[in-house]
Amino acid sequence: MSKLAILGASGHGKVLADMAELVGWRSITFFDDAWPSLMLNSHWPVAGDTAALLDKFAEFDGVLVGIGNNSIRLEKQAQLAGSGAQLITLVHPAAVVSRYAHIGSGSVVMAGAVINVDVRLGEACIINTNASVDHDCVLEAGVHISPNAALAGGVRVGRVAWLGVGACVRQLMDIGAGAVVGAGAVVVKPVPPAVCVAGNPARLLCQN
Ligand SMILES: CC(=O)SCCNC(=O)CCNC(=O)[C@H](O)C(C)(C)COP(=O)(O)OP(=O)(O)OC[C@H]1O[C@@H](n2cnc3c(N)ncnc32)[C@H](O)[C@@H]1OP(=O)(O)O
Repeated sequence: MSKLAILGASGHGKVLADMAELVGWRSITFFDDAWPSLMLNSHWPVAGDTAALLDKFAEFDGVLVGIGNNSIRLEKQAQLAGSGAQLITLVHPAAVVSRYAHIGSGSVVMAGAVINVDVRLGEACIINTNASVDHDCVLEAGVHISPNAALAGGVRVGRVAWLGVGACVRQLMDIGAGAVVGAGAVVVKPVPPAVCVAGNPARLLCQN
């Protein structure tokens, strides 16, 4: 593990850079479409935009997309993977991940998160700080589980769905593709695709 490139010089991106150093990556370089106005992300340099990374990914030992927006992250990851970039996964040393869990390429698991036995994470997922994903959950590509959110066993989460900070989900629920579950929501019924729900119990807030 030597040189890592991260696309997306955001707050999320710098959390990934910090984690990457902890697990042994020696050099971190950001790429972001705000370059050249943006030349630095906290402690790490920004060296170019998406086009520059597509040109230079072979100079890196690994590539990760550090963009919080689920659809954009997935789209950028597909573009990089399609060009042959080496997408990695990143797991914080203080996360607990079952040896029987599957973590898709480009997915990241932050400090304090727990991924239990027989969980399947698709590609480009974010399991954020202290989130827990219990046994047999299946998360499709581009899902974000925000800090302190909790999924009970056997929950299925559709592509690019977003669960807000502190949300919790009863066992065996389905969360539809593109759905948003608001901060602190308590999900006790299935959530259809492309809606936003919030509250305890979670109710429809808006249609995306
Ligand atoms: C490391 C990180 O930072 S990871 C990022 C973590 N971030 C999050 O978890 C944020 C999750 N986002 C939310 O919870 C948002 O509030 C959303 C997506 C549910 C709704 O956002 P918006 O569509 O912008 O809604 P908006 O803020 O305009 O609120 C609309 C109404 O819903 C209510 N509402 C908004 N969010 C919630 C919520 N989580 N629970 C209950 N009610 C809510 C508001 O009070 C408001 O009610 P009012 O019309 O009676 O005043």
